[in-house]
This record gives sequence, C-alpha cells and structure tokens, in this order.
Amino acid sequence: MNAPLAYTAPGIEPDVATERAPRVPFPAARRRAGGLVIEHVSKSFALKSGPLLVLDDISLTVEPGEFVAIVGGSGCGKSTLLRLLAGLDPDYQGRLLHDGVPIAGTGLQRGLVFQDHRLFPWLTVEQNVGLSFTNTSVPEQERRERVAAEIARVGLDGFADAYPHQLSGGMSQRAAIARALVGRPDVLLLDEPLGSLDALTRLRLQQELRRLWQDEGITMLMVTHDIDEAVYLADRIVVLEARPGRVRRIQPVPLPHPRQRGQAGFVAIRDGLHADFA
Ligand SMILES: Nc1ncnc2c1ncn2[C@@H]1O[C@H](COP(=O)(O)OP(=O)(O)OP(=O)(O)O)[C@@H](O)[C@H]1O
Repeated sequence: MNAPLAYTAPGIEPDVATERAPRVPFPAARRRAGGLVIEHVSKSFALKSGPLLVLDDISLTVEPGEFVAIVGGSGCGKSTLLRLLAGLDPDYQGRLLHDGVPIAGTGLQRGLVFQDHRLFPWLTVEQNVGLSFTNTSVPEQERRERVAAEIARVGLDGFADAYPHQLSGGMSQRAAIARALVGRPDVLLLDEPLGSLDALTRLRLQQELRRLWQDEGITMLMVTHDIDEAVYLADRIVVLEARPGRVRRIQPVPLPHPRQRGQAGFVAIRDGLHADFA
C-alpha cells in the first residue's frame, strides 16, 4: 500500500506503529479537491507608528493534491499568509479561494497544524482530537470512529486516554496532526509543524507527512525554515522575501519520491535555495 521508505540518516528506524496502522482512506471525491488561489493578496497591520505592510501583492495557485513549501526569512509574513488561508483573519486585500469559493472563516476542510501542538492539557488525546467536531452535526458514533481511526493513522494507538504531558514532542505533534485530519480536510496548512522537534523525530515525521500526502492526496501548504525539509517534501518551493513579504521566486522540485538527500538533483536544488539566503 505504501511506497517503501527511504531512511536517509543512520539511526532512523522504520516507524512500526504507523506502518501497521490501518489506513482509512478519505472519500475519493476529496482527492480532486483542495485547490487554492491566492490572488493579489496584501496585508497590513496597524501599528502605533502607522501601517506595517507585511504581505505585498502575493499571487499563487496551488493545485489540488500539490505539496507546496513556503520558505523565507524571519518576519517575511509566512505565518500571516497561512492564517489568512485558514480563515482566521478576514482583514486583507485581494482574493483567497478554496476550490473556487472565497475563504470566509475557518472550516474542517482546511486543517491547521502549528509549530507548538496547542493541545489542551486537561483533555486526553481522544478528547483533543475530537474537538474538531465542536459545532458540527457529525453523529456521536461517527465521531468516535473517526477519532479512533486518525489516532491510529498517526501511530498513537494505545495513547487515546493519555494527557499531553504524558506524550513526547513528536507524539504531541502527531496528535495535533490527527486533530487536523479528523475533519477529512482537503487542504493541510502546516506552520513549521516539525520545528520544535529533535532532528531524528523530525526526519521520521517528514517521512510520515510524505506518506500521508501520497496516500490521501491532501493538498499541503507548509511553512518551514528548513530548506532540506522543503526539498524533501515539496513539489514547489515558494521563496518569500521580507519587508514587505513578496514572492521572490518559485523553485520546482521535479524529483521522484522517496527523495534521497545525497542525490545530485536534491543537492543542486538545496544549494540553489541556500544561495537565496546567503
Ligand atoms: N497581530 C499582529 N500585529 C502586528 N504585527 C504583526 C502581527 N502578526 C504579525 N505581525 C508582524 O508581521 C510580520 C510578519 O510576521 P509573521 O509571523 O507572518 O512572519 P513569519 O515569516 O512567519 O516569521 P517567522 O519565520 O519568524 O515565524 C512581522 O513583522 C510581525 O511582527
């Protein structure tokens, strides 16, 4: 079912838990959904000293099922752009469309994962994941089944009743990913989701994100500071420049998966991107 994994660093073991996890594919119709259009989007914040232009005329089309990474220096507006796409901030100029429909507010069809897991400490993994159903009409029985399936998908079987303080950093991020997946999104918006993890956990979760993307065809839009991670995962890498945030260039990554970090094509793209920030 899954493509064989490439373990690109010594010491990385196959993730047995997720390898064995039952796959509950999302409905096939979802696989043709998840297109995003960012059209001439600008965003300013009102500061005491005057307006701060953070995003300046950003345009980008993300195809359904595409994996796009966004890289750029600190403060160039990466998180701001993701918040707009999530529907968390309606105050911007331009147009944002999800499958042709203007984005207005948050919704289960766009899952959001942050750098910090943002799990509620007083709720179990199961309860945290189930929170996505708040204010929805999904029946109780279906909620329970979908929560259990997503917990299994991210390899947290046996931890449904655990509290966040009983989880490692990587496990907490898996729970956060399960919470985003339980709504069966066609787009995942990932804001540095692996940024707080140790290097080995990070490599493993990169593999799992790739597998999730390949299995489910979810559109992925991921902000990352890690150029290596962007080249490992993305179809295209959007390089933003700062003050104000603008698209400097878009780097395609036409390499087959699973990608080998030592491969000449990989190294050439990575080095080219590093030069952008030299
Ligand atoms: N709510 C806000 N009010 C005022 N300014 C803000 C607000 N949110 C973000 N900013 C400013 O907008 C700019 C872009 O912030 P943003 O968090 O989007 O950048 P980023 O590229 O994600 O940065 P980093 O890589 O450091 O996380 C920064 O100058 C920040 O100070």
